[in-house]
Amino acid sequence: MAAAFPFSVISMVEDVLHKYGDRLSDNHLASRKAKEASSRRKKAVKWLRKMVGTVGGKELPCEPSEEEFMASLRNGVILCSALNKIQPGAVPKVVESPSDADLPSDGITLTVYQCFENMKNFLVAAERLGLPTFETSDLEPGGIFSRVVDCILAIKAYSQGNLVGKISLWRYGSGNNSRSSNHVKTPKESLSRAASTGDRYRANGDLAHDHCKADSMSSLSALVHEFIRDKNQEEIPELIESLLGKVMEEFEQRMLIQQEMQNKITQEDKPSSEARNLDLKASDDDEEEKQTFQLLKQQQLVELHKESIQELKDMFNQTKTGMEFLKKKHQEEIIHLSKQLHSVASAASGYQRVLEENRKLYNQVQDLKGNIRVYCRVRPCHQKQGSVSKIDEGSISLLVPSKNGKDGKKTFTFNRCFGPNSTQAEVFADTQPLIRSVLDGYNVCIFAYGQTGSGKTHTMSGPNNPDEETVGVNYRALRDLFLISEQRKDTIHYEIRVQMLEIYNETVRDLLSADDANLVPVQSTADVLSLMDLGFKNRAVSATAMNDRSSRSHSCLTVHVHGKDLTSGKTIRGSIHLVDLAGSERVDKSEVTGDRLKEAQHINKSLAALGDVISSLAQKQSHVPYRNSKLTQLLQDSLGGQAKTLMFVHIAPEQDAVVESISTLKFAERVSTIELGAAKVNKDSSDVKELKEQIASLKAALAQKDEESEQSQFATPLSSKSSGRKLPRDDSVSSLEV
Ligand SMILES: Nc1ncnc2c1ncn2[C@@H]1O[C@H](COP(=O)(O)OP(=O)(O)OP(=O)(O)O)[C@@H](O)[C@H]1O
Repeated sequence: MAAAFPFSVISMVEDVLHKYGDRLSDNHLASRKAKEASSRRKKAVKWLRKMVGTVGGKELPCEPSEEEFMASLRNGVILCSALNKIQPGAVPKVVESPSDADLPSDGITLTVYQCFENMKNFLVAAERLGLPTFETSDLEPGGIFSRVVDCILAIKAYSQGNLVGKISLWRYGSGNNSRSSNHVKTPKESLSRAASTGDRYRANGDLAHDHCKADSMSSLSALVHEFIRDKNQEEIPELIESLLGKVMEEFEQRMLIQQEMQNKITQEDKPSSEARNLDLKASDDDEEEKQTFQLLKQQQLVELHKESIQELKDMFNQTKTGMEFLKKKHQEEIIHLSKQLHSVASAASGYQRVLEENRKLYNQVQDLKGNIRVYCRVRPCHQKQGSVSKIDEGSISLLVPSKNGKDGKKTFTFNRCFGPNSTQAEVFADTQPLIRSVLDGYNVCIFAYGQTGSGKTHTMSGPNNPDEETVGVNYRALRDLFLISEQRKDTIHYEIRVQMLEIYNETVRDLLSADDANLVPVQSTADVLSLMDLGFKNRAVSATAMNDRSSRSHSCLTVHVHGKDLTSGKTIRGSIHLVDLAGSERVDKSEVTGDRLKEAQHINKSLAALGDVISSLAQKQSHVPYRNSKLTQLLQDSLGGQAKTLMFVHIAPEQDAVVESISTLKFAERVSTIELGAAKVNKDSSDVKELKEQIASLKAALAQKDEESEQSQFATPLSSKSSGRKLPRDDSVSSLEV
C-alpha cells in the first residue's frame, strides 16, 4: 500500500514523532485531549455565532462551557439555522421559540416534541448532505459531545470547501470521532500546510519508488520501538493509539493535498481526458444532487401539505367552535324571542278582552240613551225675523202666532238641538258612535226628516260640490267605517258593500245600476264617493225630466258590513241606512192635481206608514205594519228592536213655515219618546233571521186581512190611522220593485 503513496510512510511517521513526540509521551494526555476538545468547541462556537447570529433574540455566548453549549444546541434551532444558511432549505421546517423573552438560559422553551422534531429534521438533512451526524442523546450529559462538535465543524467545512474528498473525510471523522479529535481540514488549509512542509512533500509522486514494503515495515517498527523504548509499560497502549491517530491525521492531510495538487496539474496538463473524468464525476454528482434536490423538494411538499392540512384542521375546529357558539346564541335568542312573543300574545289577548269589554260598555251606554235618538237642526234663516226664538243643547222654542194676535211660544225637547251656526262636523260628532256600532254588528238607521228646503240634503250629503268641511253625514259615516275597519284589520276582516236606492211614487229604483237592487263592494271612501256621484247623477237625470223629483223622492244609501273575527272565526253583520226623505210638508188635496197630486199622495202615504210603524213600536204593539210602504219595508231592519235609529229633524226657520215646523217638531217629539228596547247585535245565523222575518210576514198578512183594500185618503205623516189601507200582497223586501 505504501508503494502506492506518493510519499514515504516512514518519513511521515518521523515527522509526526518529531512534531508531536514530546507531547505524545506527555503524562497528562487527558488534559491535553480536553484542551484540544475545548479548542475545537471554540471554533465551532465562533463559526456558529458568525453564521447564525442571534436565535430567539439571544446570541450564543462567546466562550460557553460544554454544558452551556450543549444546552443551547438542544432545541435544534441553531443547528437547523446553520445548516439552512449554508444550504438553503436543507431543513424545510424549523420550529422556533416564540419570543426572546420566553427563551430561558437553557434554550428550551419549545416542547420536547418540537425539540425532537428539529433535531430529527437536522440530522436527516445532515445525513442527506453526507455530513457526520450524532445521536440526540449526545447533547445530553454523558453523551459524546465531541461528535456534535465534529458535525458542526463538518458543516463549517462544507460551507467553505469543495466536494472533492470531502465525503470520505467526514465519514472518516464521523466514524472515529469517539476516539480521535480529528480536525476536518479544508483544502485551503491543507494546501497552505503543504507549502510550508516544502521538500518533504513533493508533488510529482515519484518519491515512493525507493521504499519497499519490508524496509518500510522494519524501519517503521524500529522507529516505533525507538519511540516507546524508554516509556512506561502502562502508557504504551495509549501512546501508540495517540501516535496512530496523529499518523492517520497526517496521512489524511497529505492525501488530500496530494489529490488537490494532482487535480490542479491534471487540469493544466491534460484538460481533455481529465475533463471527461470530471464530467463523468460531475454528472454522477449532478445526478446525486438532483436526486437529493428532488427528495428535498418532495419532502418540502409533504411538509407543506402537512402544514396545510394542519391549518385546515385548525380552521375547521375554529369554525366548528364558532358554529357551536352561534348555535347556542341562536337558541338563546329564540328562547328570548319566544318569551317576548308569549308576553306580546298575552298582552294582545288582554287588549282584545279590553276591546270587547269596551264595545259592550259602549253599546250599553248607547242602549241606555234610547234606541231612537232625535236630533233637531235649524238651518240659517232666509228672513230677518224667523220663527225660532231659542235653541239650546236639548231644546228648541218656536214663536207661534195665536188667534188673538198674541205670540205664544212652544218648546220641544230632543236628544240634541243644532242651531243655524252649527257646523257639519259638530252635527256628525254626536252621530259618530253609531258608526262604530255598525262595525260591531248592529243595524243603524239615520234618516233626515223635514219639509222641502229645510236642509235634509245639506245634513246628509252637504251642499253642491262639498269640500272637507261641508261634506255631510253620509261621507263622514263611510269614512269612519273604513277608518275603524282599517284599525281592526288585524283582528277582524270586514267586507263592505253599498246600495243606493230611490223610492219615488212607491217604486224602488237602484241609483247605481240599471239592474236589480245592487250591492256594490267597496274598498275605500273614494269608491263610495264615486258611487255616490253616480247615484246623484242618476237621480239628477230624473229630476230634470220630472221637475224637482229629488224633493219628491226618498233616497237611501245603505252600507252592509260583514265582519269575520280572525281569531275566533265568528262572523258579524251590520248595516246602516242613510236616508234622505222626501219633503214632509202637508199638501192639501184641493191645491194640487195631476203628477204633483200623485207624488204628494205617495209621499204622504209612505210618511204616514213610517209614522204608523213608529207609533206601533211606541205602543209596543205585537204587529208593526212595516209593509204598508216601500219606505218602511226598506227600513224594517233599522226600525225594529234590533236597530239603533237616529232621526235628524230639520226646521225651516222662516215665519211662513212655522205651521209646518210645529207639525214636524210634534212628530219628532213623539218619535223621541219611543222605546224600542235594547238593540241586539246580529249574531244570529241567517236561517234564524229568515225565520223571524217569515213569522213577522205571516203576522202582518193576518193583520192585513182586517184592513180595508185601498186607502186613497191623504193622511198626515203623524197619523196612525192607517187601518183600512190596502197593503200590497207582494211587498216583501225581496220583491222590491226596481
Ligand atoms: N245648515 C245649513 N247651513 C247652510 N245652508 C243650509 C243649511 N241647511 C240647508 N242649507 C241650504 O238650504 C237650501 C235647502 O237645503 P236642502 O236642499 O238641503 O233642503 P232639503 O230639505 O234637502 O230640500 P228637498 O226636500 O227639496 O230636498 C240649500 O241651498 C242648502 O244649501
